[in-house]
Amino acid sequence: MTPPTESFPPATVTFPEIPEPDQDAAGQARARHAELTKPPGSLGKLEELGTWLAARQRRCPPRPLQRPRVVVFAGDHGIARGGVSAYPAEVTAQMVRNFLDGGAAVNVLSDVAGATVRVVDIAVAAQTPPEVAEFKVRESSGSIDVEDALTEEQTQTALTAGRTIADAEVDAGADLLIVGDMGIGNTTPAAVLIAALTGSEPVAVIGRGTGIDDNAWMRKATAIRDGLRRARANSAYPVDLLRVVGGADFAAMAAFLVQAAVRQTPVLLDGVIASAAALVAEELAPGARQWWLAAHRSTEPAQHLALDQLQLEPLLELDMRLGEGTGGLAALPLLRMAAKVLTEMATFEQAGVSGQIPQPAED
Ligand SMILES: O=C(O)c1ccc[n+]([C@@H]2O[C@H](COP(=O)([O-])O)[C@@H](O)[C@H]2O)c1
Ligand SMILES: Cc1cc2nc[nH]c2cc1C
Repeated sequence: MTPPTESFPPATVTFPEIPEPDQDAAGQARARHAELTKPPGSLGKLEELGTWLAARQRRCPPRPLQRPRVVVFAGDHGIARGGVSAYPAEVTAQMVRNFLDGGAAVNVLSDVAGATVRVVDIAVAAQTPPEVAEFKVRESSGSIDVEDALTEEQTQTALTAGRTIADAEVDAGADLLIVGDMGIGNTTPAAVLIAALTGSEPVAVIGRGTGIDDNAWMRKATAIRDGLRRARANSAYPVDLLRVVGGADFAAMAAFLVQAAVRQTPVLLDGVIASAAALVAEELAPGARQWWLAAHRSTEPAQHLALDQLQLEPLLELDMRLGEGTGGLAALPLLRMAAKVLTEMATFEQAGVSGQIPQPAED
């Protein structure tokens, strides 16, 4: 086993300060909700969502979402060769082809939810079409139980890729971003990153991923234990954690998430992989989490730990565990509804509907 190479002083990437969402716009949204033709609070979390969006858009009512965009970060992981997944590693590249051909779940759900999809090969083992390979860092990240996932240079390249992709999407008009992933074996590094950052034990973070049997579960538990051992020497520095036990896709996703926050663009997080990247991203740029929503509760236990630490409550619980950004897409219609409530519902005054009966003052 190659010991983790500690970089000292630690490699640092710096991000600008994260802007605060607009509390005035949030206050206006709350006041407007109180005037709309419904008992106060009766739309429950939809009201909170509308207020959340108004604060991120810095306006009330919020604009309808015009260009929600899913970015699927595809990457292979050496650990997949150790039998920790129910599927062979070739599926990553095969699914990239399927995304491009429009046949994957992310394509179907994005069509219904009104989003477009971009696929980026960050570290797929096989060759992919040139239109998705612009940001390829390497062919597969290293096997994190025995070696570093990346070199320092590759880590920086992947971080820069994530930042550049977020900038390009926002510059092209994206007003909501959804982080998706594709990578056979990637629930193993996700679990290790989350365990390292939440101080959890392997047994608390291991999940069934693509649907592994008990033998694969044993191998995955060993891989997570070994990865975590290597991580613990590095967990003080989030960039080193990405390098030692993450991978190019996780580094790119983390930087993408930070840069989305820097660019004041709201994000819907998908499942355990996006949540692991988010946990690292919040370490890189504290406060970035204010720009993210947890779309759904995945069946992976590690995701619950990550979301708890990020203080993000998932919007949906649909027993989904696919990745690709599909959980984010399932939640997108809720965000659209929440915005439209604030723009289109009539007030009590406009509709001529009587408000609450004033209660007699108690003495
Ligand atoms: O999003 C999730 O929470 C999620 C949970 C389990 C599996 N996945 C997807 O399944 C693949 C990883 O699973 P595994 O078993 O190969 O580690 C990867 O392509 C993920 O997108 C995704
Ligand atoms: C077929 C398949 C599709 C996926 N999409 C995201 N992860 C996946 C894993 C598999 C195995």
